[in-house]
Amino acid sequence: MLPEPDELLAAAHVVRLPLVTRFRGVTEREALLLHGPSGWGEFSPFLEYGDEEASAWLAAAIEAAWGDPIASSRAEVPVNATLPTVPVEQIAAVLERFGEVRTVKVKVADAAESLAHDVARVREVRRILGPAGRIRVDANGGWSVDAAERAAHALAGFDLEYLEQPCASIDELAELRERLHDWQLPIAADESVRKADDPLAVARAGAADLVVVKVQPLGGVARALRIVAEAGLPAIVSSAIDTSVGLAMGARLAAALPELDYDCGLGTAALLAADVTGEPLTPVDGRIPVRPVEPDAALLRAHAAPPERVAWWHDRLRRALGVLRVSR
Ligand SMILES: O=C(O)CCC(=O)c1ccccc1C(=O)O
Ligand SMILES: [Mg+2]
Repeated sequence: MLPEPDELLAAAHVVRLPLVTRFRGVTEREALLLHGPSGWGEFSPFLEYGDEEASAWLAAAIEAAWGDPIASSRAEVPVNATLPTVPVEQIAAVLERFGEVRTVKVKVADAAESLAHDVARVREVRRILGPAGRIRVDANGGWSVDAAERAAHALAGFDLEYLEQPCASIDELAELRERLHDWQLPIAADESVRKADDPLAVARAGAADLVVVKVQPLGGVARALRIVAEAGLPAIVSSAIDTSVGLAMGARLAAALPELDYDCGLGTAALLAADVTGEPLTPVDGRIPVRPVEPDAALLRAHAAPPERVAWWHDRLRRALGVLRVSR
């Protein structure tokens, strides 16, 4: 049962939070937070996403705020630090915000950057983490198969944990996976899961070794759990520069998974210069707790989005709810 639009809008708070560094081309993150009988939920699809895609994110927020509790088998979950495309000299300072972590995800393949810069960033992260640290890179589909193969060679000395979405399409991932077969460099699918019409297609095609799962784009914790079970591959739980409300949704998924062999991309509260709670889910000793997050009224007010942005998010929520109503 979906709540009525007016019930959702009456429970909605739209915030705009500053980021510590530019990420995906933006320096601020907007989110609509919903308060329902089961707690708080976050609806924060990226601004350029259409209503169809945004509707899955809304389903996840409604599940969190109106849905049934989800069985949990962990009190805390291990997280990685996420390194945006910053100059090498800034890496140590950005990573310090995450505290002691054993795993870092390095964003690579930015169209405005060179492979040499990506290699220099990974080298600096390896220097900081030492040999026991784990490093994964995320290309967000930015490489061709040849470029990804070149990058894999250039990064071969850094003992990478996996390549996340090195190429955009499932066919390219499959081709790259074949070329890297003797290398033991696993490929993780992210966009091929969360932006695909069929999130299981990449697993069925044998085009990835791992799946990245995110609660909002996959339409909620329950659906994400089903996708992981059906994919039959180890999963990495991640997020989308969420507020601590959204990160708590991710932690709930991570806590409910039968296996959790990889550190989760849920440490990104460290990239927010402000959050909606005085007790944000910032990593401590490489972990975040699995617990409900209640925004502070004063912080919701202090970071309230401008009125025209509130109106924009309310319209977007109505349209996304309309999509959910016809699809269910
Ligand atoms: O997984 C992480 O470490 C953090 C989340 C992250 O990288 C991300 C954040 C916003 C948008 C896309 C992505 C991504 O994984 O591609
Ligand atoms: Mg990714």
